[in-house]
Amino acid sequence: MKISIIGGGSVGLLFAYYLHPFHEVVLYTRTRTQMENLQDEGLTLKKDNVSHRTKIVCKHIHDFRQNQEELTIITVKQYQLESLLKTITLTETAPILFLQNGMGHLKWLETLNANHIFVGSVEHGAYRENDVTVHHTGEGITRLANYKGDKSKLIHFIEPLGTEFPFKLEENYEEMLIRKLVVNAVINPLTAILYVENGQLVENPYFAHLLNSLFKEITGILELEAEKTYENLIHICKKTAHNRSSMLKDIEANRPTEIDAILGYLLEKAEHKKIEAPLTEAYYHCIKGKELRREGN
Ligand SMILES: NC(=O)C1=CN([C@@H]2O[C@H](COP(=O)(O)OP(=O)(O)OC[C@H]3O[C@@H](n4cnc5c(N)ncnc54)[C@H](OP(=O)(O)O)[C@@H]3O)[C@@H](O)[C@H]2O)C=CC1
Ligand SMILES: CC(C)(CO)C(=O)C(=O)O
Repeated sequence: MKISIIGGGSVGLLFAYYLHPFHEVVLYTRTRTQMENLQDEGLTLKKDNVSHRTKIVCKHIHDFRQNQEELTIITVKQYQLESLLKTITLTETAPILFLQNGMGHLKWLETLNANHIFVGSVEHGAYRENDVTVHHTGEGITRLANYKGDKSKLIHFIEPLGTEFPFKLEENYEEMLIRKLVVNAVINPLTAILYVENGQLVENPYFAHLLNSLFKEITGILELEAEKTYENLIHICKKTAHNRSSMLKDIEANRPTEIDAILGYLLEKAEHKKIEAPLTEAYYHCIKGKELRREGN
């Protein structure tokens, strides 16, 4: 299949590396410098202290045309979607897959003039060292689900892939995104405020107390069955024990975070349902305050 990947960040580079042996992949970058560096030096993936280098096809985002693409994968951050969607022209019939964390992007999907829209939940850990190097820090799975349109396009995408970089089709996109939302809503803000790795949220009894109380409030807002959701949260904390969450990394690197798509989304839900959410509100403001400090205010 002809696949476009938009965004040469951690997830974009990771997906370009693993998909290009099986599909005709073109990676679209925001800057011409990154495009030229990738064209000159190739793409390096680092995993378990071993480096693997490969050649990939790379273009600048201004040259993006969706006419012939059989799948366009969007890997920009949630808060970068609005400006991206204003600058590119989408073709009504061309399928498009969104891989953002949180659920804030769903409001953009509703406005798109596209017949086939898919969403994904990435359970890998990845971080970009520089323009041409990505670290695969946590092996996981990518779950995909149909938001609207013809699901067979997703099946054709997955079919030729090997087992090294697994995908799973899920029936219900909302359930899939909510499961990941709960994980990100608890782990990301707490680790970013406390400056700890994910595992500390279960290993340190005081931090575990914060995890439990925030989890309880969030499952109340989302009206979820707590037991299974809790098991999944604890499992991910333990499995990614030595990860620094993406929100912690964003705060450390003075970048904006995806707090609006995560706790911001939950606050809107709580307000709509007239549910009190004091912890969600407090942690939301802690992160917004840290973001403001980044801007030098
Ligand atoms: N990293 C991870 O381990 C995981 C990430 N995710 C989710 O995946 C999404 C992407 O995350 P991640 O890859 O880490 O983020 P990054 O910030 O590393 O990557 C985003 C990329 O999008 C590029 N970009 C932004 N705007 C445009 C544009 N208009 N045109 C082309 N490219 C553009 C950025 O370019 P530039 O660098 O030039 O600014 C950057 O390379 C997020 O929603 C995140 O929550 C989910 C699970 C795990
Ligand atoms: C699963 C988790 C919490 C791993 O760190 C993640 O998705 C993130 O950091 O955004």
